[in-house]
Amino acid sequence: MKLERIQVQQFRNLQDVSLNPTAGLNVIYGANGSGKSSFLEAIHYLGFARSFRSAKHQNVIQHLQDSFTVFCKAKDEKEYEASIGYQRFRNGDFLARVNGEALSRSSDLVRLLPVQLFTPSSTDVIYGAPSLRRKFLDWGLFHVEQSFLSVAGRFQQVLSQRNALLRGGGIHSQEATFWNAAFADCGEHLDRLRTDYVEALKPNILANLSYFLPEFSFEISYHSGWERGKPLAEVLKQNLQKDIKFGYSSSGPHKADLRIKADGIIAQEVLSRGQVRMLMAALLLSQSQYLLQQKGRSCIFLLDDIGAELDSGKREAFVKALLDSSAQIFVTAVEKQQVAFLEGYTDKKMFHVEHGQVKEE
Ligand SMILES: Nc1ncnc2c1ncn2[C@@H]1O[C@H](COP(=O)(O)OP(=O)(O)OP(=O)(O)O)[C@@H](O)[C@H]1O
Repeated sequence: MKLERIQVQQFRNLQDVSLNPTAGLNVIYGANGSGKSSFLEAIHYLGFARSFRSAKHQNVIQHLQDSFTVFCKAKDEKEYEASIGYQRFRNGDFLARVNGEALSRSSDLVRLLPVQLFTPSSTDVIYGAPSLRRKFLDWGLFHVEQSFLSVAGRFQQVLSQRNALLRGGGIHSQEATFWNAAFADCGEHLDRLRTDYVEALKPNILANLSYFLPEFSFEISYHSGWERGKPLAEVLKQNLQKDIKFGYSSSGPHKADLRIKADGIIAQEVLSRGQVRMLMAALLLSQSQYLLQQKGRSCIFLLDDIGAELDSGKREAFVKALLDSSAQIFVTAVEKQQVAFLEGYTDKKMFHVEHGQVKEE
């Protein structure tokens, strides 16, 4: 999908902004506090139905207003056109429309626009808890594997039920048999989807890493969240008393992790901060390439503060690789000089942001 028109209203300091981006590279530049990140955040709402900076929707609604609206016209690779509108109200309600038709679930909106985000805090995926790496994988799976949403949703339900029973003072043996079987069934299914996805993604990740960080040799492995090689049903049975004691399910795909080693050592322990950023860039790029290979769909990339911790050679390598993967890019910079490395690109538009107003140059 490529955005051909974007309109943002009453979103942080953006009162009413409209622009027609190019299908390639869009540079949004302006002083601190002018509204650059807010503009990316508005696009992020179309791809995730939430902000990347605030857990509360109310915080992004312009002061004294009751709602914000983000609207776009987008066209996909098969020339399918979509007018997508998203409005969020202070009381928590939302309205999402595609070509005039109301959507009841945010996931229907999210499926339409594969948006990826790269900011200085993207490296949390590497430094942070396994749940962030699972989220990273699940984003890609959601977009390439139709069944993922229902399998993951079912697993989440069964996990909550089983945990509630464990917390409630134990499970009777009949209940345990029932919930262990349900848990093992959808847990193994989710695990298969993730394992296959990582295997399929690996060649892209390793190729991107050998381009971005040729000085290291990387290994990628997916850990299922329970003892390798054992059926999940057996592990659940074996751990039941422990699970009852602690009141939660200690094994399963909710404990899975993606591990990355550089020269045989856990990556975050050996790479510099800039190198970790490039590792993250390689991971995101790989998902973009894989989506294009599998579904013929291109991503929209939001690059907020690309300059942080990356030298110009690395920044250029990343942007070039993204454009090669047919991504539409929105990159922010405080000053034009920060994106001087993009001078040679022809399919490019520059937008200047000042006090919440955006003007094309
Ligand atoms: N709900 C809101 N209503 C109105 N203005 C807001 C709201 N929330 C934040 N702002 C203001 O919006 C402005 C734009 O912030 P934004 O983070 O987009 O700036 P930026 O151009 O990305 O800055 P920087 O270069 O410092 O990262 C800020 O001045 C901020 O105080």
